Amino acid sequence: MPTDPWTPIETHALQSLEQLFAAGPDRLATLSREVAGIYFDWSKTHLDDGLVSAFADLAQARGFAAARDALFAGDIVNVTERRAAEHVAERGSGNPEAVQAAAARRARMRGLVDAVEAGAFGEIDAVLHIGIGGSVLGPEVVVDSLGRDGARMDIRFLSNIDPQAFEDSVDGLDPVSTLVVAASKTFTTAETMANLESALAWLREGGVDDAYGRVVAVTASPDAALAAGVDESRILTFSEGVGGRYSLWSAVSVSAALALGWDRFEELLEGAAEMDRHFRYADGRENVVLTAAFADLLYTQKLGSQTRAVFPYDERLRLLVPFLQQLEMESNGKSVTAEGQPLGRPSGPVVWGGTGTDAQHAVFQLLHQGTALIPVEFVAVAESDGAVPDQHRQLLLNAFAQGAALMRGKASDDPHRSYAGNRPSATILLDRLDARTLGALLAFYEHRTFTNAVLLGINPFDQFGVELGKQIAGQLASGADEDSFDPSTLALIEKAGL
Ligand SMILES: O=P(O)(O)OC[C@H]1O[C@](O)(CO)[C@@H](O)[C@@H]1O
Repeated sequence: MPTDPWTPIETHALQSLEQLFAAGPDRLATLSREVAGIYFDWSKTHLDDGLVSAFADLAQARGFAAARDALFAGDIVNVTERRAAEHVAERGSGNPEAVQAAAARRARMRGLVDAVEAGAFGEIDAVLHIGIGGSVLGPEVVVDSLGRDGARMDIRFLSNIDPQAFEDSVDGLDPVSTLVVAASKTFTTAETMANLESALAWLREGGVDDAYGRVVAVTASPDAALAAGVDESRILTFSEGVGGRYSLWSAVSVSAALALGWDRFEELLEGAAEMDRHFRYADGRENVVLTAAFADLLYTQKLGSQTRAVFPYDERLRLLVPFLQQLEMESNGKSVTAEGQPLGRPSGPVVWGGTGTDAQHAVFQLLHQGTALIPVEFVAVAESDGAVPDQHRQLLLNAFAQGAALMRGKASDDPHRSYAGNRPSATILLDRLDARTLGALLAFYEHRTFTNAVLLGINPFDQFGVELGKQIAGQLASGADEDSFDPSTLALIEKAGL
């Protein structure tokens, strides 16, 4: 056996998708699975038996099973920050102590949701959720996906420091009946603090005398929230071990719980826990997370794909792509291993995408005939939301047609009208879109990100790469060391009149 577990993968001769289907009548059965109300089909990728075995050997060589055990045991897996990664405990999986602590925090969260519903803050009909990155993208995708039917409140999300974003977010809201949720793991993030100040001013101008009394803080740094003026009784906490982009299972989703009701929030957690059990216990070939990660690495590592495109064919899932962008790119966009050695191979890909069918009329030309090999992922929901069933049927058929067209291609004497085909795609089909299936779907993506990281040797739980830009913004704002900046940056500051 070669000493480098990548060698068998790199030297493996690939067959075309057409050949793979022709040669393996059980291909669909081996590369598709139903888990937690979601059908995963990876058969239109170039994975074959030999590759799956080679990737399984790589997983063994990289200590994947032990790494997965360590994640669920609450061991230190975020080695650079010397922390566990406790997001699975938020949905009741893994380390009993962490699960218990998360349950106690969740009980406080529920108390607050009940208090709001019981009128402890007056007549509240709207929530302004302030946060950025992981402190907003999770609850936002949940509310946008599930909140169309019977949302109990008008939930607005505000992240950007652009004052226009603030104006837009409060447009039409009455300060007197609005609750402000300020979510920030650190409670120091510049955008969130600035927007909180604007929200406080807006509340006061709108006749709310005790503006702070309307603010709920969600944070892993309660002292910082206290120092910012929020009363302890309205501070909900989550553990330092829950990374921002993995935090939607915690009190960060208090706005989602207010919008959807407590039961649906619990169902979201249960769906995620079901995916946790699958990821943790399903055998190698049965494990949809491993299959997905193997295909990811096939394209990024062996075939040089620098991007992966994700297309939800469902308007309700339109915010899935930005959520995945943070989850995957902040986790696996690294050039060094967890031990600080050069990675020596491509890291996680750029994740991009859009909503089908819109995207078909905008970016699919490149997917069908461009020169880059881009694995495509379709995410769709079988059950129609009921409105116009025939349009829903057409929506799904379009998604499936795109996968077939990418794979099949079409020969033509006219090169402009010729499609090479043999282009990979994966399809994720939810039985229906509800809190359970959404929880399972998002947990699937978390575990897939983790699995990619383990197989590459990356620590997916830190994000030092975002710090430098913040520091420089601070330096520019204070005018410190201005002379040390390059002429381009200085000219831009002058041009903008700053
Ligand atoms: O929750 P916080 O501390 O406000 O951070 C918000 C986001 O900013 C980041 O730290 C990146 O700058 C993300 O990792 C995080 O989700």
